[in-house]
Amino acid sequence: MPTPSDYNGKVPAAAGAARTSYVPPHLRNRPLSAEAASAPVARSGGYSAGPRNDRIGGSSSYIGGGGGGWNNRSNGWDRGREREANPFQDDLETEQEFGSRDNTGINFDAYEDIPVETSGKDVPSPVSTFAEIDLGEALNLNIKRCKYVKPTPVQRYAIPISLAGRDLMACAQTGSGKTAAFCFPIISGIMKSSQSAPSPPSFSRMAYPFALILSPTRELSVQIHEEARKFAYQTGVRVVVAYGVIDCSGQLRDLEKGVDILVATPGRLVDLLERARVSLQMVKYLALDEADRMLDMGFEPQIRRIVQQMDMPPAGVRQTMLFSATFPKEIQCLAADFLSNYVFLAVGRVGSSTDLIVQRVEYVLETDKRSHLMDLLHAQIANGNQGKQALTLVFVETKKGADALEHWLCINGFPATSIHGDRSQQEREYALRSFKSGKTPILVATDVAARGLDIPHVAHVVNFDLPNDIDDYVHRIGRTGRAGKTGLATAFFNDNNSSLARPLSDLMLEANQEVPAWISRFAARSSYGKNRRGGGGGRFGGRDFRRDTSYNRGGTDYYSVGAGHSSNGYNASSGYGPATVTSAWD
Ligand SMILES: Nc1ncnc2c1ncn2[C@@H]1O[C@H](COP(=O)(O)OP(=O)(O)OP(=O)(O)O)[C@@H](O)[C@H]1O
Repeated sequence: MPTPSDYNGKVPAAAGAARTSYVPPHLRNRPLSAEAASAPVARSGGYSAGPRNDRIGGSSSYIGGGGGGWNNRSNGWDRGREREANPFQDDLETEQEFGSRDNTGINFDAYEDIPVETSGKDVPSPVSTFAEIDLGEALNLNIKRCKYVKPTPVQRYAIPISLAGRDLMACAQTGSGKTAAFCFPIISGIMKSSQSAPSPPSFSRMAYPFALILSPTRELSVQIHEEARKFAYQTGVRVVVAYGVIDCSGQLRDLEKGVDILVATPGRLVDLLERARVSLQMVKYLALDEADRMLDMGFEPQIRRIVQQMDMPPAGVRQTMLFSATFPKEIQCLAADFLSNYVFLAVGRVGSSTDLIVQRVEYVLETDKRSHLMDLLHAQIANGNQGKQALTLVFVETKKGADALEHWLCINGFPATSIHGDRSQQEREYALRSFKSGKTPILVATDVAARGLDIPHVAHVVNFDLPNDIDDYVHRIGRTGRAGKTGLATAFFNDNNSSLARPLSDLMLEANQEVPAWISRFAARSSYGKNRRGGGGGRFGGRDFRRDTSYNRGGTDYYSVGAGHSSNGYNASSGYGPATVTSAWD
């Protein structure tokens, strides 16, 4: 097995030969007969001479690239082999179900005055429009097809930083467009560099992705894959997903056809690496979505295995991007192992919720929860919010609890389905489809659905059982109030949740929510320091942990706050306890 040092500065020996089933992106617009004749030649500098260095300063000087550095890719990857399906088709169907999903009407002005902080050395400047960024014609066309008119704040900052080749740790609120923020630079980078990129060995059935995007759940990987396919449509960049256990042979066949961007869950990827079906030696871009979750106790060993113990180029050679809405200090500290000279970006306060979500907390005894939920659902119907146009997501603590509540709702006349780790892959996919389409407008879920899922028309999130960790609460309620739209989140609180009282009331105050007096009394009573944000007073910490004076690596100046960006609202972080592991996570 090749090691990163084998790879560094050198491409695989068989780089000159094209595989029978794999067509590298730079050859995909050429007639088939020309492909064999113009098989790629290894770059002298290996990956270190790739898009990362070439792009610094925003210039378009790409090795092997003529003119503005762009390959003229007017088509997708379907030359004579497999037709590239139109990934926008599903959107049309959803629009028919629910009416328009027009992103142009999105109230992104709601994000405009949000404080942004960057730290790190020589942070590239943000942009205001997509036109200011040299993403390439094909990608720009897809941005238009997605109806994205202007970049969201996290995109305004993160895209230029990533295009400049810098590693990035980015924290931005739920529903604020982080997926595109890491997908655009990856797709653009692959498009630009691929004219001179090596092709994988011809004799191998192994896949050699240029980019790896890891996420914690199957559903999120599927969603990122769907989004990335839209952004990459007809760019010549091929996106493949690997997750779960379902249809393993189908996924293997997809991999064998060639992959530029591999979206995967960690467990599935480890399996593919062990079976020698995937090699990471050509990975130039590594993105971890929900990065704090990926690096907490549950996933960290698998991530270390993938990133540090296989054949992936090391930090500094590859480009690494970490994204989440929450980034506890101890996880930031851990994440620094995977990064090199990185920029820290915080859009809004780290771990804060958006004030587009109206948050309500109600005191409800365990025994009263079901009838209380029923009251809420009846009220929604009375207010005309139920039905196809308004979906309700109900979070519970356990898989058994999810099954029981789903059953109870159904027998009481509320069309509900459920998603949790004990359901089969098919059942999970079916439940999600049924919920998204409005067929069953109530979804009962464990934390498996807490992060990342972008389901339009979720109007109400109910925390039937509150989580133990405030960060999980932030992600859960973030399933509504996305992309500038408003949403409602209701939490059932009782004495069992007293340790959450303080961080919850702090979070609600941060988001300009009305905090009931009784929860403030709970907060005053509960002991400090129990939760990540439990200690240190009213405003919980949230910023680049390198700015903490206790962090010292030989006196290096690791940060400087980005000039011209607001730095208000950040205080010294303190009081983070150990990360808690959520139950029922798959
Ligand atoms: N520039 C844009 N203009 C309009 N809509 C956008 C833009 N960027 C993203 N969106 C839309 O915003 C929604 C939320 O984006 P996304 O799922 O990437 O959010 P996120 O920040 O990753 O959320 P989470 O933290 O929950 O994972 C998506 O429906 C996406 O299509």
